[in-house]
Amino acid sequence: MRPTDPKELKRKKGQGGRKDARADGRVRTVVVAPILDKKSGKGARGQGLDTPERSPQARLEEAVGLALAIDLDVRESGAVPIPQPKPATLFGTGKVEELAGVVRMEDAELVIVDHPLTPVQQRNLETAWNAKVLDRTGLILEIFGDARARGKGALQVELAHLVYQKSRLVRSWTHLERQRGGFGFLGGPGETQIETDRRLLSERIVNIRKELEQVRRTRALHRKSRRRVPYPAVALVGYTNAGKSTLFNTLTGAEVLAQDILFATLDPTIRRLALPNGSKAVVSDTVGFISDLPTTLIAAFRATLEEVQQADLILHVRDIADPASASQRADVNGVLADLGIDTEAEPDRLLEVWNKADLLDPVAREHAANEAARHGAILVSAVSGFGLDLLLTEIEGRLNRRRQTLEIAVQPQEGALSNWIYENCEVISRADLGEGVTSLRIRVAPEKRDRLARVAGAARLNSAAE
Ligand SMILES: Nc1nc2c(ncn2[C@@H]2O[C@H](COP(=O)(O)OP(=O)(O)OP(=O)(O)O)[C@@H](O)[C@H]2O)c(=O)[nH]1
Repeated sequence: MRPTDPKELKRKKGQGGRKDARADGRVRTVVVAPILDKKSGKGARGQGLDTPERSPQARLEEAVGLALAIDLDVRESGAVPIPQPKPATLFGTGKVEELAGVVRMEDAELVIVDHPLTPVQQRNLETAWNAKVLDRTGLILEIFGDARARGKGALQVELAHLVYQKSRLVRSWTHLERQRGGFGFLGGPGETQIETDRRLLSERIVNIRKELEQVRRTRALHRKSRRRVPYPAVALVGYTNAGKSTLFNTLTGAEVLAQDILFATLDPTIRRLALPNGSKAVVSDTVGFISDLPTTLIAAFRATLEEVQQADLILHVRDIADPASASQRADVNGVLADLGIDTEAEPDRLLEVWNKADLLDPVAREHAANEAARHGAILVSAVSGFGLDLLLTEIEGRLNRRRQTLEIAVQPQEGALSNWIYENCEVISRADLGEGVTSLRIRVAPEKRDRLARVAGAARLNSAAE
């Protein structure tokens, strides 16, 4: 799906249609990746992430890939060097005019500038190009908006979107708003509406913040109760478009946490996962990561990402068929580091899942399988099902590696002990030994084992085979 060569892409997109034809209803778009001269002191890097430098070409490809991911019709794309950023328009006057020509020629409705723009710059460029302009943050919000429609972090996305929109309500709206409705960049108020809209936005922002606080509290409560039902937690993370949701759905089927209706409704991205040898886990899907994720957006997604911080096992889903897979990996690890998760220090807690194996040719797939084995990763295809058995076995193995299987005989008068065990350990099986005595085979985490030894007496705990 992602282009490897924007020129190639441009050719493909350009084929077979007149410029003014918009039969498929997709938005004609030009993508510009400004390359700032680092000596100017304002590099093109975003805030918040310590990621390795990408080449201008790679940056452009990524921006085009993101535009395609939200189904824009990318007509033209290019990297544009900027020796000296201009406060009013970012680009110099000559460049602004040159790009206006490109926009006109392609009859583009939207220009994506893969760089942060001030509201003033955005407005001036919109006037100069007579097209809608979306900057890096705006583009990321559209991607998240897309994820939002699929139930990921809905409130957080809306909040981030509104805050961004509010800061940009000064612009002169082009004819496009009047033609199209909707939540995204092509939806918005008319000029006379600005004051009303600003007030409505502020109200909605306040309300969402309240709702989010409530969701957060509920999540925290549910995490607590989930910990009492002692299923280990698995979190899926990965670059946007890596295939997290597809894998999530394939792995879990439609198995929603039924006994947890409220939570399941509030957050459809947490489900139960049945593992091959009978153990169970809960698995959560998260919003995709993107390079140069502005720190404000990271903050907006904290509630979702808390699931990741609490997880016993983090599955890092990678699109192994994407040429940018390695730099995406570095970006994701950067976000994990921002969340305080040290991937080097806790190798057991992180498992890389190399997805989209079906897109590789047989030779590349064999090579990837060898590399995966060498790096302790699992090669899969969420679509074809390739490698999923192995993945589930590995998940179970990793989760159980830390946990010990024990047997304990519980006397009839030990109701409190029995309750504690059911609340804190996974009971694999039970056998009636007669006279009210029950033998429990349990799986217990190291931190719970010490407590159990104290409560029950260490001598009564017998190690058991899996
Ligand atoms: N060929 C192939 N396509 C896949 C595979 N897994 C996912 N996809 C496709 O990749 C695209 C992105 O998949 P998603 O599951 O939405 O990706 P995601 O990581 O959840 O994306 P975000 O929500 O943006 O973070 C979809 O078009 C999927 O159909 C796979 O194993 N093989």
